[in-house]
Amino acid sequence: MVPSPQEIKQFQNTKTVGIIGLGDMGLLYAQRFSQAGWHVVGCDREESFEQFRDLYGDQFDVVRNGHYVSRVSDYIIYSVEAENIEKIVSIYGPSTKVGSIVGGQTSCKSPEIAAFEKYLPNDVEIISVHSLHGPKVDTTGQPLVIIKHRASDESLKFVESIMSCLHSKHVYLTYQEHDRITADTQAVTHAAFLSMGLAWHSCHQYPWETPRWTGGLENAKINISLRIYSNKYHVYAGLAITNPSAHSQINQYARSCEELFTLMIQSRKQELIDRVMRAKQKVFGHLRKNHRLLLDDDLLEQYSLSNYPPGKRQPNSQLSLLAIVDSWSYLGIVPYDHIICSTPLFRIFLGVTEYLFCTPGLLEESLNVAVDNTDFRQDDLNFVMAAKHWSIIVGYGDYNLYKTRFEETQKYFEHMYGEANKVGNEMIKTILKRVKEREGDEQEEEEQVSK
Ligand SMILES: NC(=O)C1=CN([C@@H]2O[C@H](COP(=O)(O)OP(=O)(O)OC[C@H]3O[C@@H](n4cnc5c(N)ncnc54)[C@H](OP(=O)(O)O)[C@@H]3O)[C@@H](O)[C@H]2O)C=CC1
Ligand SMILES: O=C(O)C(=O)Cc1ccc(O)cc1
Repeated sequence: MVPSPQEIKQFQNTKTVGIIGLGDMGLLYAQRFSQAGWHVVGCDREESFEQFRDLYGDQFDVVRNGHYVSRVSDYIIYSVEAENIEKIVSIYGPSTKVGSIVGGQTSCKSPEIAAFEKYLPNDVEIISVHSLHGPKVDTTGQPLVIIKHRASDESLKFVESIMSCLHSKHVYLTYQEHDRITADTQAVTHAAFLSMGLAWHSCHQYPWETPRWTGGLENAKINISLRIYSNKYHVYAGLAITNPSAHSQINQYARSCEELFTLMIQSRKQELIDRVMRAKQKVFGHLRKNHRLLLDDDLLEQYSLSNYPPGKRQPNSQLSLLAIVDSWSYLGIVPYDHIICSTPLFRIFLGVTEYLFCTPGLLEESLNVAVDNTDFRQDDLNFVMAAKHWSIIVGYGDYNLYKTRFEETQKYFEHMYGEANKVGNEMIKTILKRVKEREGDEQEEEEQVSK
């Protein structure tokens, strides 16, 4: 039940919200909460205190460190790098005010909850959150996971009151459910787009500079890949490395890439077709014949980074998309089951994949090209190696190697981020609008049927 405006006002009159970590997400929360009328106290690293106080001290209270946040706040959110959550909670956790509630924004909840259980005093309650979108996306209507781990119903109402100003869609899960779902959705989505970027880098290509990557599907791949590389490495490293379920998903993705590619280069066309069609049946078989597609090529055509006039599309094997459906099929994942708990990037990845698999003739065209045309073999080979590379780094849990590889490719694409983010933001806005319209249409249809 959404708390009433009176209930929210009552909480606002007596309670304080604390944020530890004023990076992209922490700052978003601190600004939105304080604009909505909450008393907010925040901090970043102690050595940055003066800088943050000068920048944001007129918007909310900036204090020296997490001890000062913890002592005065009734709900404290740790919005820090996943890799450091245990260390940071171990420092500030014991200072938490008696009877208050603590949560975190990290993308994988098992280590976060373990740190809370280990270091928070027993009288402190635990309700964690996770906004399933990046800091530049409009929070309205996006999923916001709320995990009531150790707390009363009244405390949940307080946290819901704070979050209500984001106008997000609250999704209630346990931390185990959260980690299983986000491994299926976020981790493997990032692995695919990270591999595209690394493969282009390895082949010394800027994909918008050649007519080989034209058309809507390619625009979406390029824009999302650059969007990920324009971000901080730790967001992607943290959510993949700290989530054990993510390792097997990313590993399966790399294996699917390699096995499908092997069928292509060995010209085992019928085996390739049989395998992909079996996967298609498992992942998309439940869709109605006249099912409306999430996305289409025409819609995505306009979001190009290239100066080339939209010419004739040059078909390729679409290995990255064949492999995700193959992985979903192997792992028994039906991606539509996760839509209520999905990020914008996952919805776009699903939309693009659905377009390839459910548009008459398109999948067949890709399978033909995959075996009969060698023009993209080097790109596909580099893609297979890139997927393997990310899978190995994540499997070993090597943050340093992750950072090095990520930042090398990040640097390669650096000059394009301004343009890519501008075009990407418009693309994402249009896609999300389309997804919302389709959800509305489907709800209407269901209501008609049940009448
Ligand atoms: N960005 C995204 O799209 C999303 C991220 N998340 C998750 O939210 C969390 C925060 O991410 P994001 O805001 O993007 O990352 P940022 O790196 O922008 O923010 C983290 C902030 O915490 C600061 N910090 C580090 N140690 C301390 C400390 N001891 N005390 C106070 N502050 C400290 C960091 O400082 P410094 O930089 O100096 O280390 C940094 O400013 C991560 O766990 C991420 O996985 C969740 C949803 C979306
Ligand atoms: O949409 C995506 O997948 C993003 O890349 C943004 C993102 C990153 C980390 C999260 O925990 C949630 C969202």
